Amino acid sequence: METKDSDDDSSFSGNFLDGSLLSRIEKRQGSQPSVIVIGGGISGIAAARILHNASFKVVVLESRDRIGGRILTDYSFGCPIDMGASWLHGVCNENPLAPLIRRLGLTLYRTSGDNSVLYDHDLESYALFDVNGHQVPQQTVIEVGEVFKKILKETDKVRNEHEKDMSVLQAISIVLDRHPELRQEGIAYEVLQWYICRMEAWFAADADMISLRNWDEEQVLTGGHGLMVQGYLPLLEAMAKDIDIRLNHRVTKVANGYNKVMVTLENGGIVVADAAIVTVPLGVLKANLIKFEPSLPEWKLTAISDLGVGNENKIALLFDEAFWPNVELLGIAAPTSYACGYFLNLHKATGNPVLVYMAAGRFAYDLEKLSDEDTVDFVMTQLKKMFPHARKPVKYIVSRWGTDQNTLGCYSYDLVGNPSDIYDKLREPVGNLFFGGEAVSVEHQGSVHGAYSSGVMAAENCRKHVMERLGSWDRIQLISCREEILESTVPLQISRM
Ligand SMILES: Cc1cc2nc3c(=O)[nH]c(=O)nc-3n(C[C@H](O)[C@H](O)[C@H](O)COP(=O)(O)OP(=O)(O)OC[C@H]3O[C@@H](n4cnc5c(N)ncnc54)[C@H](O)[C@@H]3O)c2cc1C
Repeated sequence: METKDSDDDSSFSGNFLDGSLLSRIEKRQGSQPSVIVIGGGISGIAAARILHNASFKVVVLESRDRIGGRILTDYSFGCPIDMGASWLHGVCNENPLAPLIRRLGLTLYRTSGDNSVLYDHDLESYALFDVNGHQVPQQTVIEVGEVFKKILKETDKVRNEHEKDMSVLQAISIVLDRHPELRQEGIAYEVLQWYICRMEAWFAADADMISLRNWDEEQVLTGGHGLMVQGYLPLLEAMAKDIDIRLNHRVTKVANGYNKVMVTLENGGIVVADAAIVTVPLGVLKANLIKFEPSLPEWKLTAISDLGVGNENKIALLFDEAFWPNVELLGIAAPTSYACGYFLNLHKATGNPVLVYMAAGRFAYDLEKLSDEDTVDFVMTQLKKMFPHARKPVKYIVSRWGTDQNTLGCYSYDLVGNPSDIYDKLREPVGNLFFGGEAVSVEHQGSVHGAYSSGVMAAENCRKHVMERLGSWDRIQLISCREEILESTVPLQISRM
């Protein structure tokens, strides 16, 4: 791999293996295959790990001053707070991240044993309030939760009757016309809106944007949903060990030649390698923040433009002590799903007096128009509806995933009318370019483990492609990544079974 970096023109050789083995290999094999990984989120780091362990020269180019991308564990409260991903969806051994989580001894706090995409919290762990601060009887919360399940079941029939896709909201309205007995009134209506708000949070998009055909097609792993008590970052750091990661290296151009890829950086530097793996978020690709030469083929551009990117923001509040009930979610039911809201109570899971307000879809974008102070004022107004004597937060953190130029959205989801092969097209290599990232995951888009698997797959495909071209290197497989970093016999540590 050749580099010409404006602030650092060191070569990559020697970074991936040390000692005599490297020189023996180099003598026998000549130059090593090289790969550039664009993006230092979990997908890029997983890809780099595989290639590093297969003795490739690999460099990760990351635009931010940190690794992790949409994994962002903040320590400014004196305890880990995940402002991006925080749940492991699928607390089971089949989860590809489970072996590493076990080996690192990271603890999970299971918020739900349900495998459905909608119930990452058990119904009985909510405390819901109306906009006037009256607590909704738990029986109503549970009953309306059951009604919502029935409505969604009925939308399945609507889907089977209509060839053309429609939004989940449209289908719900058809179901309610057909089954007036499922309609809710008064506070029960508002609780129903709250369930729709929670569904919107899963997709990070409003119900009128979510595809009826695809919304429940995701293969959810078993074992329910668990919060990473120590945060997600330790996982990333373990994977990133010894990988050559260049922070503050924003890629602006990718030239895909006959047998090389040339990547141009914002700082004027150039990096050349045998192949590249692009793992930047779909939002970044949609906004054309990276120029591809030649242009990506039309089918790829169409897939990039057709897949949806949602938005979700978190506002974390640290208090001097917990003054709220010991439940997992504190919610506000309101006449529209847009006006509903909820707080994740981290005190229950971690013991730290922290509430995290979560906003999704259009509402998340609207919140980003406010200053941090105004956002916190708004969130405190919501909290005071439930607890009029709520204290002032000691510290706060506000995320802005929708306008952050390194992300431009939080994760992908199926828009109405998305063709089913859209993910295959997003994943499909173009010449020496391979594509990873959550949006190209085969079965688990929008998740950390999906992003991880997509990086592994991109790296394996890239490795085969480069080796076919370079020939004899395929005999040198020093370490299998899975054996080295992921295998472990320690059980998962789960609290709240
Ligand atoms: C608020 C929020 C909550 C979430 N909650 C969960 C959850 O609870 N559980 C779960 O499983 N998933 C969750 N997710 C989704 C999960 O975080 C992502 O699916 C996953 O982290 C994506 O990893 P990635 O490597 O594909 O992308 P990223 O982590 O975004 O990595 C891509 C990297 O590319 C970098 N980059 C961008 N542009 C350039 C450029 N021009 N040059 C170089 N580098 C560039 C970025 O800085 C970034 O580091 C959540 C996401 C968000 C935002």
